[in-house]
Amino acid sequence: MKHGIYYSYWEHEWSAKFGPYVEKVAKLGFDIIEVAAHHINEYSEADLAAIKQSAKDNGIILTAGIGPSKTKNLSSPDADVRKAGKAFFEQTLTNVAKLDIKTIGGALHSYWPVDYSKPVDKEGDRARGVEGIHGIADFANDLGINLCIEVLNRFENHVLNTAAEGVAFVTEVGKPNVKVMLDTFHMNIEEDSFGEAIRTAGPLLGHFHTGESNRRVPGVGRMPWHEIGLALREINYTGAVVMEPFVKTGGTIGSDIRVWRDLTNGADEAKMDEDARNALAFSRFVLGG
Ligand SMILES: O=C(CO)[C@@H](O)[C@H](O)[C@H](O)CO
Ligand SMILES: [Mn+2]
Repeated sequence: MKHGIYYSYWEHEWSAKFGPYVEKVAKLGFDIIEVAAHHINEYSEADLAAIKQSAKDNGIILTAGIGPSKTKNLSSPDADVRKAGKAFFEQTLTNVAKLDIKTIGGALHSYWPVDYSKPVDKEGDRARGVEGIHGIADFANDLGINLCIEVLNRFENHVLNTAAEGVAFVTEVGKPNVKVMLDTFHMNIEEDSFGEAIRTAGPLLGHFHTGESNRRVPGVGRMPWHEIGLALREINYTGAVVMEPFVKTGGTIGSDIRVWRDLTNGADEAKMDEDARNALAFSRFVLGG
């Protein structure tokens, strides 16, 4: 098991440059940095090459996260949007591969966060989502990338809210590089049992996000970490465990994640780093790796 952190912990915008964080997370002792793929198509070849080299020099693996915008939604009822989504993913995956990234996770099958001022067509969106993911899976596979479909809570997405729904979706897609992704923050809202949800995903679990129920770093709240760690060991999970803390107000990240109060307790960057380091030690101990 390898442990990582989403660099957006320190940032306010998904567009924030992630290059400088490679060395920072290495110094904190992480194995992985997760980067936002939303704006990767704006990086130059030279930028990507430099980040790849920096990852190599620092012994860091990169993974990618993405919440596709409404205009790139693979499950849209509008065929032009689905087409734009496919083109966007092909370009994004091509650039992601330049960083040797083997895992991209998020609401790849839909868009995020969902606009609930419009009527919801869960069945239709799900069917188009299966088709959309099926349509980009081989492209990703040729680049050596796994597509990890994130199960989200009801307030952020309607298509997949439970591990069982994630498994049914991924099974229907039926491609070896399309996997289920779970996140303890979302599970805490939707699942009857953390252990059971992880066992339900079993060998299909491709990526795992962690955070407390208020999205603070693992180890400071009331998440049942021992139960989660036992279940991950039971299914012999050897993939990435990426903590995804969101604690700062402001910017697009603050508003997309609905952070309306300072969850850092006024921490400066040094204290934020220390919190991350402590959360990593806690995660290695309780979850393994
Ligand atoms: O859990 C979430 C959102 O609540 C994320 O994984 C998100 O989809 C991604 O971070 C967007 O970049
Ligand atoms: Mn997540």
